[in-house]
Parts: sequence; C-alpha cells; structure tokens
Amino acid sequence: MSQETALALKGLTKNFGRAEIIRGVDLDITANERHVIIGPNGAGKSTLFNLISGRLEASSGAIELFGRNIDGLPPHRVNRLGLSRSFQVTNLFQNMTVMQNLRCALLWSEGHRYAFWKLVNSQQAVTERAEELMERLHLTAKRDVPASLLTYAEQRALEIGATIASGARVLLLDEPTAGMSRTEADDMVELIREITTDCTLVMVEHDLGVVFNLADRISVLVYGEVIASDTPEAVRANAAVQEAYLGTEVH
Ligand SMILES: Nc1ncnc2c1ncn2[C@@H]1O[C@H](COP(=O)(O)OP(=O)(O)OP(=O)(O)O)[C@@H](O)[C@H]1O
Repeated sequence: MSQETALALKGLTKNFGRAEIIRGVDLDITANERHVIIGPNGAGKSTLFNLISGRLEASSGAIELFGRNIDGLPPHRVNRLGLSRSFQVTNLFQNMTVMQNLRCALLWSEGHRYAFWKLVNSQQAVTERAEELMERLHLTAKRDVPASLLTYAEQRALEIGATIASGARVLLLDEPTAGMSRTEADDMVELIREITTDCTLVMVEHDLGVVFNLADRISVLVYGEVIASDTPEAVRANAAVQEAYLGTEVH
C-alpha cells in the first residue's frame, strides 16, 4: 500500500463568532486508506467535512490534497482536484437510468481532457467501464431503471458509484448507512469496501458496528479536537475514547 499522504490537515481551526468549533486539528490520511471520523453529537464532524470539501473557509491552518494547499478553494475546484463528497442522492439525475447516470459521470471525468471527436471514439470504452462499475455496485439488473425508481439503498450505491466514476481520488462520505435497515447497511459496507480499493475514503459515521468493520484507521473528534487517531484496536482500547463515549458504545 502506498504511503503517500492523500489528505493532510494542519493546525486547522474554525470559529463561528466567538465559538471555537474546530480547535487545531492535525491529521494525515494516507492514500488508499479507509479513515473514519467518529465523535459525539456536536463534536464538529460536519464542520470538519465542510472545511475539507471547501463549503466553509478555515479560520486558520491548512488543508493539503496530495501536497497541494486547497484551503480557500471553492467546492467545484476542490472537486476538480480529485476530492469529492457524496452525501445526497439528489446528486443523481433522477429521470435517467442507472447506465445513463454512470456514463454521464464517466464522461464528465473526461470531458475537459478530450476533444469531442475523441469523446465519440471513447464511447465504447465508457460503456465498458460503466458496465464494470454497475457490476461492482450490484446494479446490473437495474441497468435501464430510472434512478427515481430505485430503492433508497440502491440510489445511495449509485450516487457513490457516480462520484467515483466522476474521478474522485479522495471520497468523503457522510453517514452512508443512515436511514437503512441492518441488512441494507451491511450490504452498503461491503459495497463501500469493494468500491474504494483504488481510492482514499474519509467517512463520518455514527454506527460503531459499521465503523469498526470498515476502518483502517479511526479518528475521534471531541469538542473540535482529535483525541485519538489510530487503528480500530488501539482506538477501542484508548481510555480517553472510552471516557468520551462514557465507556459503553466502543465496547
Ligand atoms: N454555521 C454555524 N454557525 C454557528 N455554529 C455552528 C454552525 N455550524 C455548526 N455550528 C455549531 O458547531 C458545533 C459542531 O457542529 P457539527 O454539526 O459540526 O457537529 P457534528 O459532530 O457533525 O454533530 P452531529 O453528530 O450531531 O451531526 C455545534 O455546536 C453547532 O451548533
């Protein structure tokens, strides 16, 4: 596995008025790792994701994507550099089929790099890649079904697939199993595992079963500070983490 740093947060802070919400976060996330951020309600997880994805500007500190400072760039520029956030099924084209959504995402990822005649020539290649992705998403049987007619879990799977297809090297996922049944959540974890073999995953998740099942490393955010960032085993054994979770949930 590559030891290159995909995403680095350096002394990151965010204040809302006089309230310090993110209080000096340092974090190195290695390329191809699956990194899950957990923490109690109000710890600042969404704020941290909004900073990383460019929706909020940091008060101080830096965010580097593969060594390049991205702090202050708007979300679409961050996206173009290979960091994509997937958190809404509304990112799909609801009237288009599964196949059309994936083809669109693949063409989008190539759109600015290829002249139109090349795009036409690459149609076959795009179709093949879309088919392959559809297989990995377990959506081949739904190939010609409009996104709006898929189940919620299928829509989320398609949305994550489309995000990857559109060129994400670092994928940010907000609570991907929220609102799902146990079986759907287990299927989603397997799907995320399969689909992120070639990219870096940064995920916020409340369901600790999902977290410990999927994460290579876990960071624990409490009151805007990372109190632990380690392997699942080390985090589970960490006394400060157990205290933050009142000694119950991490067991
Ligand atoms: N735009 C804002 N203006 C002022 N305060 C904010 C703003 N956004 C978030 N906060 C505050 O920052 C704190 C952290 O919120 P945030 O949503 O980042 O936490 P969280 O860890 O994602 O919580 P949850 O797990 O409940 O979603 C909260 O106290 C919240 O009220």
